[in-house]
Amino acid sequence: MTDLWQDAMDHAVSAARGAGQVVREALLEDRMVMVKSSSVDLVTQTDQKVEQLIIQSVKEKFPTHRFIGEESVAAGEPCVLSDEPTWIIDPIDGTTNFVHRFPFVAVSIGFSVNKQRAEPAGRASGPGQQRAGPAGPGQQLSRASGPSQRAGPAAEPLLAFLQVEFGVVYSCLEDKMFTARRGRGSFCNGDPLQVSEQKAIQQSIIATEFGSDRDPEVVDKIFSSLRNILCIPVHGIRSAGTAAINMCLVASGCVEAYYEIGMHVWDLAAASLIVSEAGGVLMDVEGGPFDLMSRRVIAANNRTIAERISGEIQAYAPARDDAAAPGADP
Ligand SMILES: O=P([O-])([O-])O[C@@H]1[C@@H](O)[C@H](O)[C@@H](O)[C@H](O)[C@@H]1O
Ligand SMILES: [Mg+2]
Ligand SMILES: [Mg+2]
Repeated sequence: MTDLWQDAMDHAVSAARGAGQVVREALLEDRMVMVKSSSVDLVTQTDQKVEQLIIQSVKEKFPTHRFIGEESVAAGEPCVLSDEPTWIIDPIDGTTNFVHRFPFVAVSIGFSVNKQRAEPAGRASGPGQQRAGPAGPGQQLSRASGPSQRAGPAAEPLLAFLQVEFGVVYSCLEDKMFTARRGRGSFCNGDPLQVSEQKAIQQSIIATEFGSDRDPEVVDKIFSSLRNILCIPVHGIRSAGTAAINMCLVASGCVEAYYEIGMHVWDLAAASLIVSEAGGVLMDVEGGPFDLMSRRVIAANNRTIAERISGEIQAYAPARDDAAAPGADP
């Protein structure tokens, strides 16, 4: 079968690498910091420049494709997923880190197409397949098909209808290129990724973020969730300062789960596929199906851990990313 989107994915990898170089160079210079929704929601000229560089390079090669870019949306562009090929871009995930030179910063590029025809993620394409690589014997994976020989006969379905065809997250200061193609596995610098096999949350590390909402009621809920999870007890809590890198840590098996309320589709799109293709699960914070536009996520190594976390979270619902879009999904 013709591989329609490999060209686009190759372009995304090369655009992310180029963007990472711009980010690294910018770290050596003074950074002028501006604010968006609040005094702790930061943006720099580098965020804007990098997003434009990526969008321009894609437009030259794929003139009909659409975009959801963090800084374009901030400037008033719509945030809509449709059947059309759509590039979902976070030019700098971890802008606060970038501003402070805290050394975790990522460029995130997801690519969505055929929204209406998206299959339930987790559907196994054939019986009896086992993934080669770091997964141990009997490790059940969420998707099957493609050269990576994924998933067993009883592959656990993901709690999501993923709409992402490929995802690229470039952790620019670590020089780690995380990639995933739908149905074909996840990789870091070409090596296959596999989520942790840990089943006990008491022996897990959980990643989360504090976001940029400083409403005391929201902060109370964040701390209440954190307290509940810490007191399970878990081995530890971590924050990389970027949603995309937190999720790549789940995909890499370094942390068992990541949860957050308040991030956006551009933080999640690419990394959600990287997690699911590494055998992980995605879930809404209240245990329902993951929704890219809902600004809520649990990304975990397995459903048991995801469900346990969802039971401890004090949930709330920020305005959806597609709330303002005419004809947006309810
Ligand atoms: O603004 P930005 O640096 O691209 O992205 C940020 C994240 O990755 C951060 O981890 C999260 O807590 C924030 O909600 C925000 O979305
Ligand atoms: Mg971001
Ligand atoms: Mg950003």
